Amino acid sequence: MSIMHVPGSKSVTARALFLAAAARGTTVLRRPLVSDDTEGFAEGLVKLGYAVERGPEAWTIEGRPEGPPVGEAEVYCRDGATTARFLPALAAAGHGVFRFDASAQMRRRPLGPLTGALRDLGVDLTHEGAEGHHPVTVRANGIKGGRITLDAGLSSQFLTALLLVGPLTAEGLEITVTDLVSAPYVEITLAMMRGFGVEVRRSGETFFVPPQPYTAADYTIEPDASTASYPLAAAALTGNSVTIPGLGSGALQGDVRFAEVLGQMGAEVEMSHDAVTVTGTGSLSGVTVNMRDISDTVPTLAAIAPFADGPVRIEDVYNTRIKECDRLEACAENLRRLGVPVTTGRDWIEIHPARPHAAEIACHGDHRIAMSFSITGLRTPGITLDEPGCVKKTFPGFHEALAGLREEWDLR
Ligand SMILES: O=C(O)C1=C[C@@H](OP(=O)(O)O)[C@@H](O)[C@H](O)C1
Ligand SMILES: C=C(OP(=O)(O)O)C(=O)O
Repeated sequence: MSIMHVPGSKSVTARALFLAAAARGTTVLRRPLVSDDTEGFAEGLVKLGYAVERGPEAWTIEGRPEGPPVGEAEVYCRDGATTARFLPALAAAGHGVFRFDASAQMRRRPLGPLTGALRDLGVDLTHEGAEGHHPVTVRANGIKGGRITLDAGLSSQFLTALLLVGPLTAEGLEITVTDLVSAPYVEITLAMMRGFGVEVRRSGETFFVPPQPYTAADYTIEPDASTASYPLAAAALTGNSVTIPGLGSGALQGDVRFAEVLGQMGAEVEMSHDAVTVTGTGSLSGVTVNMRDISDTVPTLAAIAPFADGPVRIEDVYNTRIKECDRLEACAENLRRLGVPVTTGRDWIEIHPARPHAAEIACHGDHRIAMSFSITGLRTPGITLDEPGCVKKTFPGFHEALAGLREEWDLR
């Protein structure tokens, strides 16, 4: 049995950085994720004038409830959607002119529902190029607050950004959501806001966010559940066993439920409050699964699907088409390169049993495509990645960690 310590959660680290910056006092973040996304987030805060110290064990942030300390800044958000969506909301609560830009990949991803909601709240905001996309300039003069309606059907991050900034507004926010994907991420947001001293009231689809200061915290980041999907899938695929300490039924992240999908396919799953173990049983069965709540793990499942004894159908995941790349197309393209029969529709993919052969994987600059198809490589000699370095977005040490498992499990 192997034990794998996976790096900290990207989603929890990003929220913790926002909350720390917005809080009164000094926050200490223990075991933060150190990766391109979270370093980009921290650097964004530094550009906005916050004091962020990144030590080897912990990050320390001086909070400022009035918004960014500087009156002018240019922030480059890299590929990180949490950075690109949460920081403009934080900036809007301050006073000054703040320009945000992002990578070509992130510029393509939508921002419009969030910037539209901020405009509805009176924020002066201009898109430089295409409406509803980066780059964007916020001429901030505080947010009065009020009542808004939000479509979070393309991304829950729009709602998270507004929830996080709500307590910094003069009168609070009342947000009614008309559609919502990735709902467990909103639960992470609400739980973490509570951890920093703010309670959001919810009635059906409406969230009431009080105008109330956040309090600094000493906060330990849990391991990343989406990252954990790779070793868990690897164990299920190769008939081995792996335990992920620090992630179990008590986790904040919904993606921990990916283990249950492996369980439905025939792997043995043991979950305690703070650990999960998956043991492969030598075979995987086909499954039809709705992954709307846990869509970052769609590529992981797609990449092991050919080895199941029946079709694997993944449903209700339109928004995977607007992630780092169009993930349904990228999965389909790469499965076909491996000789696997696959069909896709607007919001689903169906993968048929096959014996994959060697091929080069087109990563499309997407860490999850790179990591997922590396797992396929445990059972398929000769799989290579055209861009192995893109794993740095969330797990810079991925390839070394996988090599460690290969060795422990004696896989060639
Ligand atoms: O809020 C978050 O931290 C995230 C929310 C999800 O995005 P969507 O809500 O856009 O699906 C998820 O895919 C992303 O990796 C992280
Ligand atoms: C979609 C992802 O990232 P983000 O939206 O935070 O850029 C991801 O990590 O799979």
